[in-house]
Amino acid sequence: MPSTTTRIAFIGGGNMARSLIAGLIADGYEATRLTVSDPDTAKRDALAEQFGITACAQTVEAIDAAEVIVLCVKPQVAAVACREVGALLSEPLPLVISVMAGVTEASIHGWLGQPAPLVRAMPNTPVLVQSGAIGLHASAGTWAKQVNLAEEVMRAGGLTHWVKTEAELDTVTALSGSGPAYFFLFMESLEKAAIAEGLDPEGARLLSIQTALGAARMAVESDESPQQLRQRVTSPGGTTERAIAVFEEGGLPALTLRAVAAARHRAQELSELIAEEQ
Ligand SMILES: NC(=O)C1=CN([C@@H]2O[C@H](COP(=O)(O)OP(=O)(O)OC[C@H]3O[C@@H](n4cnc5c(N)ncnc54)[C@H](O)[C@@H]3O)[C@@H](O)[C@H]2O)C=CC1
Ligand SMILES: O=C(O)[C@@H]1CCC=N1
Repeated sequence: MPSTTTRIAFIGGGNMARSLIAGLIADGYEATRLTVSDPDTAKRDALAEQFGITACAQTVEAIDAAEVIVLCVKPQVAAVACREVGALLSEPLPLVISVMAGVTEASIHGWLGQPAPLVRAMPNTPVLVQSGAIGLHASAGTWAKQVNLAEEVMRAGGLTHWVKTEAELDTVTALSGSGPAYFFLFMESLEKAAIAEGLDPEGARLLSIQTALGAARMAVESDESPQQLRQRVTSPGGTTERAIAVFEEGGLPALTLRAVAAARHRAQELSELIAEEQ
C-alpha cells in the first residue's frame, strides 16, 4: 500500500473527522502525520487510541507545520474556529479544506483574515469505509497544485466530483451529504415492513441491508442506468410491479423532490444565518 506523508490537521474531531481520518489511514496515509484538535477530551482520547494520531486540546499544537488544514467543526462554531486558525497561519500558507455544510468561501476567508488557498468539500459518512461521495469546489485564487492536493486527500475517502459553482454544493449537501440517512431510513422501513409481514427480525435486517448493498454495487458496476436495472427486476404481472405501483401512488418521486429541496433550502438558510450571526 503506498504511504503518503502529507501533514494534515483536522480542526474538530467529531463524526466527519473520524470518518475522513479512517479513510486516509486505510488509503496508506501515515498516522504520525495526522493531527486533530478538539476541546472534548473523550473525543481526543478515542481518536488517539483508535488511529494512533496526535490529538491536541489546542489548535496551535495541531496545525504546527500542517500542509493541509481540514475544518470539521459545526457551522455554528465556524467563525470562532476559523478566526483561531487564521491568527496562527504564516507563509507558506497551507491549503484549507472546509467540510462545513452551508458555510461559504467568502465567510471562511473573512474569518481567516488570510488569502489562504481554500477548497470546500462536501463528503458523507461512508468515507469511513472509503465509499464516500464527495463534492468539491475551489475558491478563486486556489492554484492547480492545491486543487490536486485537495483531490488527492479527499479521494482517499471515495468518489470525488468537482462542481463549477459554489452554489451547487448546497445541492450536493442535499443529495450525497445527507443522502446516507435517506438510504438508512429506507433500509429501516424495509426491515420493519418485512417483520410486519412475518419475517424473523434478524433475517429482515440482514436481507434488507444486503439488498441495498447488492443494488448499489450493481448500479456502480453496470453500464445500465438505475431505471434499466429496476426494469430487469420488475417482471410483468409480478410482485415488484405491485410494490412499485404502491410507491408511485404514494408519491415517492415527488416526495423525494420535496425532501431534497428542503435539505438544499436548509443549507442555503444556514449560510445566510451563519453569515449574519457571526
Ligand atoms: N456528519 C455528516 O454526515 C456530515 C457532516 N458535515 C459537516 O462536518 C462538520 C462536522 O460535523 P460532525 O463531525 O457531524 O459534527 P460533530 O459535532 O460530531 O463534531 C464537531 C466537533 O468539533 C469540536 N469543536 C467544537 N468547537 C471546536 C473548536 N473551536 N476547535 C476544534 N474543535 C471544536 C466538537 O467538540 C466536536 O467534537 C459540520 O460542519 C457538518 O456540516 C459534512 C458532511 C457530512
Ligand atoms: O445534517 C447535516 O447538516 C450534515 C450535513 C450533511 C450531512 N450532515
